[in-house]
Amino acid sequence: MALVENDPFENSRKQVHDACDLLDITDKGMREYLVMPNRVLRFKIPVMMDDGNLRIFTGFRSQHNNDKGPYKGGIRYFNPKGGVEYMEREVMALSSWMTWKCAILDLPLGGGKGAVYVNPKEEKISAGEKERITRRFAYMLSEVIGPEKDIPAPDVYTTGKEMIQIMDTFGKLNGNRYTPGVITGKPVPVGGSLARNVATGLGSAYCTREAAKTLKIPLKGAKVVLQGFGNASTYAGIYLEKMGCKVIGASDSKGSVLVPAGFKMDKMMEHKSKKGTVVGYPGSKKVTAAELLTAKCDILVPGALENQIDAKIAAKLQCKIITEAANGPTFPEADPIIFKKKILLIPDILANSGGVCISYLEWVQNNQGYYWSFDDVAGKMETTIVRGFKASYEFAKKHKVDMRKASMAIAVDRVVKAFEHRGLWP
Ligand SMILES: NC(=O)c1ccc[n+]([C@@H]2O[C@H](COP(=O)([O-])OP(=O)(O)OC[C@H]3O[C@@H](n4cnc5c(N)ncnc54)[C@H](O)[C@@H]3O)[C@@H](O)[C@H]2O)c1
Repeated sequence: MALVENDPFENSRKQVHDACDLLDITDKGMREYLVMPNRVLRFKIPVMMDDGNLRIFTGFRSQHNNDKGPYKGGIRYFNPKGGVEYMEREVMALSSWMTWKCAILDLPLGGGKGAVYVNPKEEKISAGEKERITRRFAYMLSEVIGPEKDIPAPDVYTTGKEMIQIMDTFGKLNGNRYTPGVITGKPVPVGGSLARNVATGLGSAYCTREAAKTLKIPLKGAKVVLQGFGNASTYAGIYLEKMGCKVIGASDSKGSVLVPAGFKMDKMMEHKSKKGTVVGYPGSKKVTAAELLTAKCDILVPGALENQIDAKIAAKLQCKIITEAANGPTFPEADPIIFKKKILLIPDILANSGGVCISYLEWVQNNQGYYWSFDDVAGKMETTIVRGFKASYEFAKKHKVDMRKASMAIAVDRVVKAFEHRGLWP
């Protein structure tokens, strides 16, 4: 019986087993080794609130695997519907996905994820309270994180501000040292990397370009539909537009629109910043989320939320490429339908890996104390992500599987090889 309803960790377990099936890994112990996190920390975070009352928050850090290098993964402040127990399983699953995301790019990093069970937006947590939560969280983690151990990053409702507070707390607890390599996603003036803000969307655009090349779809005039209009989806749209594509659809939490003649990204961004939504854009037609996803286009970029493309929607899809800029936008039951329709789906662990790739490059710059230009960083990310795409595409062709299974299999294989080289000790 699952420990929580819709247990996300069970999904990650299944994906690892599917990859092991493809790789002929039959050893039960090895499978369990790959599934389970190395350790999951759950701890209390006592915080003095502004009203003078002491409040106890719950914090987590799951360190999934470090065979290829230090754990890497974000910290979110959130309150998933399933409660604290669900959050523990979610953090475990997310840490596992980070292991595979780093491995498909062959980064010298493993997977981790952290969280505090709190919704700072809904609960109107003040800036001072948020800082006290963050610094206490960093204190609780101070012995298990570090530039060579575990390198956190921002995630839902955490920003560069919290990253600096964690860096500062960690440094002061460790002999008052400047330790920018303990965390990524920092603001540029304090050790952050150029191109980090555009990284995820830019990486999605590079993957899409490679997919179009293999399918011989010219990017000039190729029609793009974006689900979402936030960081990942907007930059995917901006860079695809630069590559010659025409964006014809977008959405946000207030609704979805199609503009058959296409629109310029800067004009839509201007509209959204004035009106607070993409809805109402001149010449656009308001449609449902399902209509947006199933609109006739060449490239669909689900870049907002998880669990968007179910079997019903998959059956009606009219695109040629799906670039999963969001994490987990496709239900498992939709995958075989999409594969059968010969739509090339670039899975999330590859399509949105630009973010972790530039986080890796930020850490490299911090460790060497020398900083690269925007073009240097973007160029290194392009090389890395294109190599990941090609490896995954070739594996998929050779084994006649979809790219999700292919990417997972390559990633799992790389971690197994690292484990075998290092051996088991003690
Ligand atoms: N930003 C990154 O570096 C990064 C990296 C890897 C993965 N991702 C993934 O990309 C996805 C989006 O993240 P982001 O950073 O762009 O977030 P964001 O908050 O910047 O944007 C999210 C967008 O989704 C829209 N949205 C919310 N509810 C919606 C709904 N019901 N229908 C349509 N749109 C809706 C919001 O209006 C917003 O435009 C997430 O799955 C995230 O995990 C982001």
